Amino acid sequence: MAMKLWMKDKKAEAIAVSLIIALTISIIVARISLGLSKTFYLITGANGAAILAVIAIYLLQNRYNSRRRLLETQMASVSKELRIEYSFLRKVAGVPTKFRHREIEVATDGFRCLVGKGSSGSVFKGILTDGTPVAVKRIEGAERGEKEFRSEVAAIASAQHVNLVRLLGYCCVPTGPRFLVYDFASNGSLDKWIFPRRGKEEISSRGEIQQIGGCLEWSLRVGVAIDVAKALSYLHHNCRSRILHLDVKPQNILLDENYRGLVSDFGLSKLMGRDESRVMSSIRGTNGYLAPEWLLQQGISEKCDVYSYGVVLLEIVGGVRSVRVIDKANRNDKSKRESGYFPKIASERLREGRVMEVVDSRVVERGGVDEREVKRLVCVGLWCMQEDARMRPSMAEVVEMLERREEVEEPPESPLFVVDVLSINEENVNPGRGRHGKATLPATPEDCNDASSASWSTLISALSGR
Ligand SMILES: Nc1ncnc2c1ncn2[C@@H]1O[C@H](COP(=O)(O)OP(=O)(O)OP(=O)(O)O)[C@@H](O)[C@H]1O
Repeated sequence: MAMKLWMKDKKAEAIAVSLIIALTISIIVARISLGLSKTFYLITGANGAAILAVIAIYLLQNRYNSRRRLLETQMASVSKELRIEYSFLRKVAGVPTKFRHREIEVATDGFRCLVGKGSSGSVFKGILTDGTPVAVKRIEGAERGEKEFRSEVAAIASAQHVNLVRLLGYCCVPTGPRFLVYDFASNGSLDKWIFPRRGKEEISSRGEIQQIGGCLEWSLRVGVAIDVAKALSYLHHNCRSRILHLDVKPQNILLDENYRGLVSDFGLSKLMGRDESRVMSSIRGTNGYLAPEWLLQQGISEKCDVYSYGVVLLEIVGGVRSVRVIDKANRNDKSKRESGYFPKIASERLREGRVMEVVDSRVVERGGVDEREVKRLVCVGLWCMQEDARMRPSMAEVVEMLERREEVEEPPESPLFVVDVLSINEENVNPGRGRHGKATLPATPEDCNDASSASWSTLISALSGR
């Protein structure tokens, strides 16, 4: 730009000089051909005025240009400073970068390597130009995609923790899908390491879903449980606004190259003011991990994450999924609904003094499982799953208990789980809402009015698996 201005200046200068020379020559020619006549004086006067005007315009233009040049140099140095500051901030505070679609395509080699699929889109492996391995999540579906995209960026931008997956950047294509770019967790998600594999993984047309997984050994399971507890404790207690994750499950816990747990997927997360005790939210999340108060639409709080964490903790210990599919015919059969519900079995074995029976048999075979540690984990899991949200510990307390800084008592015997969750003590769940204490939902949908019927069927269908 400065160069352009300089060129312009030179051109103007040449024009001005040529004009002055032409005018001077015309005065000389007039003097020779007209002598000291009246016409000569007229021409000389006019030319003299023109020369003065050219000089004045040239000087003014020059002054204007030099001021402009000064401003432009100042602006260039300010924008350079800003660029340096921005790139510094990005490194320090982890501000996500805005990628161009072309960069995403190059990084993923045209979306060649699919590593996973969720309900909102697909995840591909990629490598940035500086060699950083990344996971690129392509969010599909206009409205939901936009919502999920915003929640994710808002939550992650305000949270930085070693046990949270790092959002490196994003990319928005007008009227197209959105992309989120994360650090790549080389060992994939926890579900592949605690649950026995269920048949073949899906193969994509161009690449393959990586066949990562196996049976995670006991000490690493305990480590991951603590990592996740720390990440949730940070979200709940150490951020400016409380961040509720609201979709804690093994698929959303990733493992890095050292099998450290990283909480991911903030697509359903919600920010909650420090002065709020609960907020209303429509039921989303994943069946089997949803707290009863959320299923009954009585408002949610960070204790919903604590509940989901309890379910995950028991799954980590047992290598068994908590959610079961109950067919329609058996929906109202109490014994069928109760049988095989893993948290219920874990609770019974704990009380019978047979807690080691709860542990994943593949892990027990390898040895190195400490019974006291198993008991600690099962007790913490059951405390987190207490029906009454107020009975659940905070995630900060969970960390204390798991790291053995706080003693863990056996949780109170509770008939809850699956069926008994239908009978909620309203006073406990929503203090001050009624004097009667128990607001019991009807035993069957036939017995109930419209409002409770809705809650009943929501609950039953949610408890029965997707
Ligand atoms: N940063 C990452 N590094 C490595 N693998 C990842 C990463 N993020 C996601 N994945 C893989 O992609 C899978 C799909 O992730 P995604 O978050 O889209 O869906 P989900 O959590 O499984 O399901 P949903 O979105 O329905 O809750 C994960 O289960 C995991 O195996």
